[in-house]
Amino acid sequence: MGIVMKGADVAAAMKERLVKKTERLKEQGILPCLGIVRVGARPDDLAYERGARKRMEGIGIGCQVTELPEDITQEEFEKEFCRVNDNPDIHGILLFRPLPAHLDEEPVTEMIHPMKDVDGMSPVNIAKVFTGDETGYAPCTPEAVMEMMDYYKIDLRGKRVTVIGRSMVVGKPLSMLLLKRHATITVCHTRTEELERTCREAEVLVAAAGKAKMVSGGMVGDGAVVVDVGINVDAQGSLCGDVDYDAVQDKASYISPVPRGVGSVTSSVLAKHVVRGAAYLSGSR
Ligand SMILES: Nc1nc(=O)c2c([nH]1)NC[C@@H]1CN(c3ccc(C(=O)N[C@@H](CCC(=O)O)C(=O)O)cc3)C=[N+]21
Repeated sequence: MGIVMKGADVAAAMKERLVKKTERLKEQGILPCLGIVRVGARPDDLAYERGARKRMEGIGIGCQVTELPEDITQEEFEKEFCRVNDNPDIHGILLFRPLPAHLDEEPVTEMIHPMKDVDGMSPVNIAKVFTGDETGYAPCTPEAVMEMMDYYKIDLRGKRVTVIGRSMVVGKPLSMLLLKRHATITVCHTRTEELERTCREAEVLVAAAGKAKMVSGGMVGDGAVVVDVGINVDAQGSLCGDVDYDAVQDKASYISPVPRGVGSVTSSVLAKHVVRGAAYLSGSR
């Protein structure tokens, strides 16, 4: 049976450093603060919000939620967003996505202050991820995968790593972060032929497809490291990943569960970014 990669252990290791940094900022009169902007009340937004609030509180970071009605107009939404963006007491902004279909996120991704863009949605930060410039912010979830790999000392250099999923929130940026570590990346998606074989040949397999339990035992090679980024709700209404955990756990050398895996590290990365934003914006790096 594979070693279980526990999100809580990774988060605990990150917390120590973050608490110290936050204390140092407070001594200088700076209270790091996250601003969450939520339109409507989607269950996965609320799950993340709950986790994020708890994480910030545990570290000593402030958290302000701006809740906007589901049917808000584009104009009102942009106005509210600007208010948060211009608030000097807020050092990082998390806008839950996707937005309701009638809203366009593009204008706000253009106007968000790049140093407040702690989930890496602005073109500036996306470009930095793709060029390997670490002065920006990567989206929190792909960086959480990297934190997980580092904590468990997974060697990526020269390894065959397969990523299932090519989204702008996980698959694509994660591929760039892995490439920076000298992994050999294969990105699979809905049009991929021979998906099963490609996945089975991977030494490290990352599932970010958003399809419940799609990674079967036959898709995992013996001794592979399996990281599950999926957050799905199964027929019984409980949280499940993209990996069929029971079918895969005997083959994997390391495996991350859902819940209590990558998802619980995501909010720690968010906290890390807010602390960095606070230090930068207050000029006390
Ligand atoms: N701009 C943006 N970035 C996101 O990263 C983003 C988003 N929008 N919209 C919503 C989804 C969803 N999401 C979750 C992250 C962590 C947990 C999480 O902490 N899960 C815990 C369980 C939490 C609970 O159920 O209370 C776990 O996996 O153990 C959940 C959901 C990030 N998302």
